[in-house]
Amino acid sequence: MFLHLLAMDVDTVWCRRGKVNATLGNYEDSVHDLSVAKDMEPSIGGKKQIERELDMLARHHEKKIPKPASQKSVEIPDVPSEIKLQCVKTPDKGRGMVSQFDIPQASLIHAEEPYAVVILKHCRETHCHYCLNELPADTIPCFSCSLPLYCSQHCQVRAGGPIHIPDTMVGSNFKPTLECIPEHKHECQGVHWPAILPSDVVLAGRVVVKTMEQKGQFTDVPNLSETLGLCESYSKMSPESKLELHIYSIVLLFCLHHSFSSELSINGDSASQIVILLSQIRVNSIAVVRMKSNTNDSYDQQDWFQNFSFGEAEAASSVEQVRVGQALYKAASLFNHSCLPNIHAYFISRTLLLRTTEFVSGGCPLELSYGPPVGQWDCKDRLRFLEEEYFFRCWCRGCSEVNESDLVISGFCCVNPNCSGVILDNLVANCEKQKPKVPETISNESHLQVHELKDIDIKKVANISLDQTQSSFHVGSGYCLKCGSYCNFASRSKEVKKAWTDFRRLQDSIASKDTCGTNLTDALRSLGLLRSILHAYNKGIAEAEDILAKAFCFIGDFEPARDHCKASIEILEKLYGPNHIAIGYELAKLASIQLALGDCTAVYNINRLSAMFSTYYGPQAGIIFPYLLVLERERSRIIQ
Ligand SMILES: C[S@@+](CC[C@H](N)C(=O)[O-])C[C@H]1O[C@@H](n2cnc3c(N)ncnc32)[C@H](O)[C@@H]1O
Repeated sequence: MFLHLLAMDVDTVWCRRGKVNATLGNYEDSVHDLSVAKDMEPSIGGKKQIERELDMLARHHEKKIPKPASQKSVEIPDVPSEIKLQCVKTPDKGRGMVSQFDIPQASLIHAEEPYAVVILKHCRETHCHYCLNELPADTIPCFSCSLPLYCSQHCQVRAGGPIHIPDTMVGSNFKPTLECIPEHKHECQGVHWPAILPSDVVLAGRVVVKTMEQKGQFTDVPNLSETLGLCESYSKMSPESKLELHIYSIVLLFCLHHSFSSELSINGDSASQIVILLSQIRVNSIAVVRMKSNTNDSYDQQDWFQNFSFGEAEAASSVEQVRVGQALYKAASLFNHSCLPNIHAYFISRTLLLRTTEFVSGGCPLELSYGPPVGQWDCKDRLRFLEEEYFFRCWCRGCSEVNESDLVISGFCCVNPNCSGVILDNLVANCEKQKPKVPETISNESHLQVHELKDIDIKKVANISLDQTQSSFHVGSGYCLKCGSYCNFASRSKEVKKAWTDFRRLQDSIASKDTCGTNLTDALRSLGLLRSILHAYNKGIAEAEDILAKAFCFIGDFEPARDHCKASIEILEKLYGPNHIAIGYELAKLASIQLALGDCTAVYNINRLSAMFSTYYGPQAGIIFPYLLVLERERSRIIQ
């Protein structure tokens, strides 16, 4: 694992043995084997790579990398007392949260424990069913049903309650202090339905039981709308979705009756309370996420941290968020969505934290993103996602005002080589035309003619051309928004599709660790084709550049890897904005490649990404993204 990225042509028997010894922690044997491999390696490039690996091995051995604190041991910070939030009524989004006063960027504005949480199915064997952190080797099962697994007695008791403490522990030093209602206790007497039912139904069961326990009422499901005050979406659901909710509400009622309280009556009132609750969970619950690295199949951050070498430069780029749980946070469910959010949500164990990502003036809405933001997807895809997942038409700024990112993210370039305009497909053009707000500064210029628009920025041109009173423009498939030139959209789309088959092939060969030169040559040729057809800021080009960067990393050719990585970031900065956390992850990758090359400009990029991570994650950045600590340590080494 440690020396995973050595070029294939230096992958001799000695090299392989060196890798195995490095993985096993046999430092001296590993150095010996790699030194022999270096002597036997005929190419200068290959020798240099082995030298780099030897150097890294030496540094790794000399200076054991400090492990980041685990999420469990982190104290949750308090929200500063000067932060005062208010729930207000908004014209188009129902209730929403605002701040009474100005809030600086990177301020913690909210921290909340969940009302109820449930682990997702695919994490049942790998994560603690209470705190959702990764399980250690010695897990503790539920003492009663033995199905859920916990990372500690603390979590076991909090989930199962003192009733589950075995006799052997009575009289020992172990003193559970329960501040909450054990959330798994009601599930473990009989058939283990939580492992079978969908997560949101199990979550609903936990909400119902907690509310009943709090009210001391066990015969009927209480009025949950009054208790929780959540908005619902039942009326907006399709008949099929409604039917599904009705069926699950009855199933859940029977399960609760069977394993929790036989007093609980199975009647229409209780079933309809659960139907409403399930519809509320659809729009108010939040996915609890953890960072995952694709360097290996597990996402144990500490292993990742320990095993990472700069030779594995693509690792940082492969970081993605993985859902581990689903939770309901009562107060946080009052924050509305924006595709251009000004707050960011993250988790320490099961605690939700919200932090501002920009300066927010007093009275301004505080909004987070429920799904892919501007820069990740175009407007039509975002709108469809929010309709399908959350049943609402988004009225955020990103979806109601023209923005440059949405215009170019999937656009084609103009056929006129002197024009920087963009050509949209029909679906995107129609979506953009439906954005109701055209900023005033733009409307004032709507008398301008095509030739006068030549040097005006694309956003302004787009606004004018999307203004339906302007008949001189053809906004639709195949016409340039800037100069009006026509191109055959269908045939160009076909060429793009064909070019992508080369990138898919290259990706497959990286995945199967078998990058042959022909695949790389074909992909490089196709990149040229994509650049001649797609708009310079089309996200497809950024993805293609990223795949090439990965492929070059894989074969140990870091210079072209760095160039392709930079080219990808340049586009992403246009789409997301330069300070978005998505750029931070890309910079982590670029800095890794630069470090592998001994390029000191890595320092500049590490400074930039450190600032971004501390804006988005505050002092917890190193716990959420341990690789940041590795990069910061390397930065100090270079600066010294
Ligand atoms: C989690 S709740 C947020 C609080 C909610 N506004 C309330 O009154 O309780 C999500 C619901 O708020 C509304 N909402 C949130 N963001 C919105 C947006 N950008 N555009 C339109 N409606 C939005 C939708 O009705 C959505 O189903």
